[in-house]
Amino acid sequence: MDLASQLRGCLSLAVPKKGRLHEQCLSLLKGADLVFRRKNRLDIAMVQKLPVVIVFLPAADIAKFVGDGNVDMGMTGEDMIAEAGVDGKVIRIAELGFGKCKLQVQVPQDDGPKTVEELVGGRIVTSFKTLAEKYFAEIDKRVLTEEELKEGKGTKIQYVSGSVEVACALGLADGVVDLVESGETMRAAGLHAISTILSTQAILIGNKHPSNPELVTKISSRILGVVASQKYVLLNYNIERVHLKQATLITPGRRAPTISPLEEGDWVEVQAMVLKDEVARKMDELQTVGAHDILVFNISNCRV
Ligand SMILES: Nc1ncnc2c1ncn2[C@@H]1O[C@H](COP(=O)(O)OP(=O)(O)OP(=O)(O)O)[C@@H](O)[C@H]1O
Ligand SMILES: O=P(O)(O)OC[C@H]1O[C@H](OP(=O)(O)OP(=O)(O)O)[C@H](O)[C@@H]1O
Ligand SMILES: [Mg+2]
Repeated sequence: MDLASQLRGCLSLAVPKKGRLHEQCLSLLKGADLVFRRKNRLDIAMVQKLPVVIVFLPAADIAKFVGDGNVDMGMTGEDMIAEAGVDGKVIRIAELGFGKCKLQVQVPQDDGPKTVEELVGGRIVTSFKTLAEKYFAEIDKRVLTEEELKEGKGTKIQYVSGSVEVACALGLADGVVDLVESGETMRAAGLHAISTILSTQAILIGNKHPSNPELVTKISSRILGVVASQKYVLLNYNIERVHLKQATLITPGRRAPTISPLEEGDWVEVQAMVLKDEVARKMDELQTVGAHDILVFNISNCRV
């Protein structure tokens, strides 16, 4: 059977073919048991046991493809959705908890402008042309007269596809608009941020009119389960019943904690899901209210 016939009737799910989100998206697919074999050089792979096809695309194209209905579902950055202008055309199914960074206006650290208003009329280089144009259009409107705007004295935005941060050093720009996570790239180029346009993370999106809505629900809940299992741990502890009320205020669980009586005296065992980020603090608090034998378990998968 040729590739086109194989794909007919399949639900399509796009993931970034390279870059910062690639590995973590693949690990989500693995956790959701969406197993596939990708042939060398082919950007399409059939999932085993389900009528689903994985499509490998540049992160920047995924938002547009899902918005236009060429692909049913996709994983990409929220920044890409905003840049593609498809917010209203896609369903935001779930935040994925990785790919967290900010889109910021950056200028030379030593002699650069101190505010974005000082950049008005200057040259900006970016890979986010639409967002940068929208952002500076508003500032231009505030700072310049209508006459000046008509004379073309507004801020000029130039597109480059990567290595944005070198533009100032090369004398091509007075400032850049680029993503910042640790700030290492920005500092290495002698830049610092003077404003944040948006905060972003990876997100699972869907088209509003998918080819197979039941399958979208199934795939979404599998992926949501993996995301939740990465976000939470299971906390287990023993406590005397007299202290139970205080303890369950600390660990209320997602719905409610599971409480089982112990053979010994008036003790109970409590089990509750806790956010990974909060587990150390919760353990400290539990100890102070009299909990013992506090154990933490990783969750390998779940449905919430
Ligand atoms: N430093 C970072 N930290 C966290 N997330 C990031 C970072 N850089 C980019 N991202 C996220 O990943 C998405 C894709 O960016 P990425 O740079 O991986 O793509 P690319 O530029 O197409 O790939 P490459 O940089 O390999 O050419 C961005 O839209 C953003 O959501
Ligand atoms: O704040 P940091 O942790 O340094 O991360 C920010 C950098 O990460 C991305 O670049 P990427 O590695 O994708 O390279 P690119 O600029 O060539 O796309 C982004 O464009 C920044 O340059
Ligand atoms: Mg990049």
